[in-house]
Amino acid sequence: MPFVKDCAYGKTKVKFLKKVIDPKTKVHTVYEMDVQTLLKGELEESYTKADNRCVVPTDTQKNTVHVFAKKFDVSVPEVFAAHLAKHFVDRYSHIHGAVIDVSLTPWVRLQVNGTDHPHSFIRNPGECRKTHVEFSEGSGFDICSSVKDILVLKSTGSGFVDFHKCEYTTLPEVTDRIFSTSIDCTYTFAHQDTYAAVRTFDYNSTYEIVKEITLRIFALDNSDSVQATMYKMAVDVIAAVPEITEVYYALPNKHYFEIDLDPFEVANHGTDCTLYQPQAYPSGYITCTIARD
Ligand SMILES: O=c1[nH]c(=O)c2[nH]c(=O)[nH]c2[nH]1
Repeated sequence: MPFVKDCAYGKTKVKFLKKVIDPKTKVHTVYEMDVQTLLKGELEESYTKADNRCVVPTDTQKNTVHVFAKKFDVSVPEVFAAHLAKHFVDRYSHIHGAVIDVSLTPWVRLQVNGTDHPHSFIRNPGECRKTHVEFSEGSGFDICSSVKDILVLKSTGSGFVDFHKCEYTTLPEVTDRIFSTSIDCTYTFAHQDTYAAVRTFDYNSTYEIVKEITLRIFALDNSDSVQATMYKMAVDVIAAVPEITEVYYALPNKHYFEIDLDPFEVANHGTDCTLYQPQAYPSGYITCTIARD
């Protein structure tokens, strides 16, 4: 007889924008979020017996996100997600776990005539902050967060030589190449037993630290490969934030190849190369998970 091995259900793409006004300065801050809720627990009979009595409707979950967003602080996505997860487990006796994902839309304060504008913002398309929070009854919180979608390019300081060669190898060795990638970094925090412990941690500073390290190493490293550069990024992140237990990077290698101008007797190879063809596809795709030992 088939059985329900695993199940979870919830609402996806629950969106809101919250405006917060500083009471003294009247300066506005906006938080636009996209939330997904998933509940786990004694839910099998809603699948096997069409018994809906255990089903907290996904519509109720959506309303809960909106009411919590209105009533509580949303400035730290990890804490907001942990609060929601704990609520669902505490409120419904047959719900024993909750998984909350939050994506933050990066609205950056607009500068007008060199000064911060109090209520105008510009969307930074090159950045997405996400968090994934799992809460299990009697166990606690497992949180990982991400810096994603930051597109970067360096026009020197990158090479790729001494790689494995076989009968299918055509790639030339290069000591100077374009290195372009879209940053996808996910960092995992040590397990937290209580919501009180989650609330005390500075997740916003951690996000800035991980982003700064990633971009600094990208710029400064004399890259021998995407693999070697991403390892240096991860090692520095683990050294900088003791609460992080592991770091995952996924970096596409967005290729730019030399354009052959030999037919026109124009030198554009090796050290003469200044004109490159952007490659839409394929990309290399290099990943690693580096853990604290
Ligand atoms: O940094 C790189 N890593 C690779 O694994 C690889 N493979 C490739 O063709 N070019 C590159 N570059």
